[in-house]
Amino acid sequence: MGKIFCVIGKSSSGKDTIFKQILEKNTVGLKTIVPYTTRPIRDGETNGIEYFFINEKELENLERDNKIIELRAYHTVHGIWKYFTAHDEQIDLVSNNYIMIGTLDSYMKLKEFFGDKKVRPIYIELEDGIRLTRAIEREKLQENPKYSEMCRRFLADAQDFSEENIKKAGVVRRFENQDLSQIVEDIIQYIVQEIK
Ligand SMILES: Nc1ncnc2c1ncn2[C@@H]1O[C@H](COP(=O)(O)OP(=O)(O)OP(=O)(O)O)[C@@H](O)[C@H]1O
Repeated sequence: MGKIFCVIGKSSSGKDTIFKQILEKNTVGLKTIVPYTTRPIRDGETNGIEYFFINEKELENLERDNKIIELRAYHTVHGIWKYFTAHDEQIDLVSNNYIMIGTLDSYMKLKEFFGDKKVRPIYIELEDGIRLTRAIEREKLQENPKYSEMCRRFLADAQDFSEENIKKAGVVRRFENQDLSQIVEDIIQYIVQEIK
């Protein structure tokens, strides 16, 4: 039976970067569960790769069909952005192992939906100063940098990922994102052990 590996961590901790590298080196045949969002697409993103980018009307249709496993709504400076995982035809735990990017909350909802044994966290950690510097550098590269939203997320993360919440979610192992090739190697080793 397959497992779902859920990559979680604060904003700019390196989730997207690590996720892409793991998939590039994909020696264990992991599949992806592409999440959905109603936020606007960013420069460099592709629909169906980082997210399925959909509108409110399409989300309503999925809700009506009871397809939503978990949904988060963020009150941003640009309005409400929703991020969610849908129980669509992507997911087949009889045949496959999956890797996806999530939050502590979505990780817990996945566990509720599929059962504790089928869902594993991959928690990415990084010292706040380095993380904020990386966030600023990333934002600068955008055509219209959204620094206030970046700051809002940085502050919100401090609460969302409090030690209490991390413990409540049952996250024990942490992966430090200083050196990219090292963290990717450590995570792949962990996944190989978990799916043995
Ligand atoms: N090990 C690393 N060394 C140097 N830079 C890194 C490293 N990992 C990631 N970065 C850079 O840090 C920035 C944030 O990384 P990334 O976008 O992957 O974070 P994220 O956790 O997915 O963020 P968000 O949740 O906000 O989307 C990116 O510009 C990325 O290139």
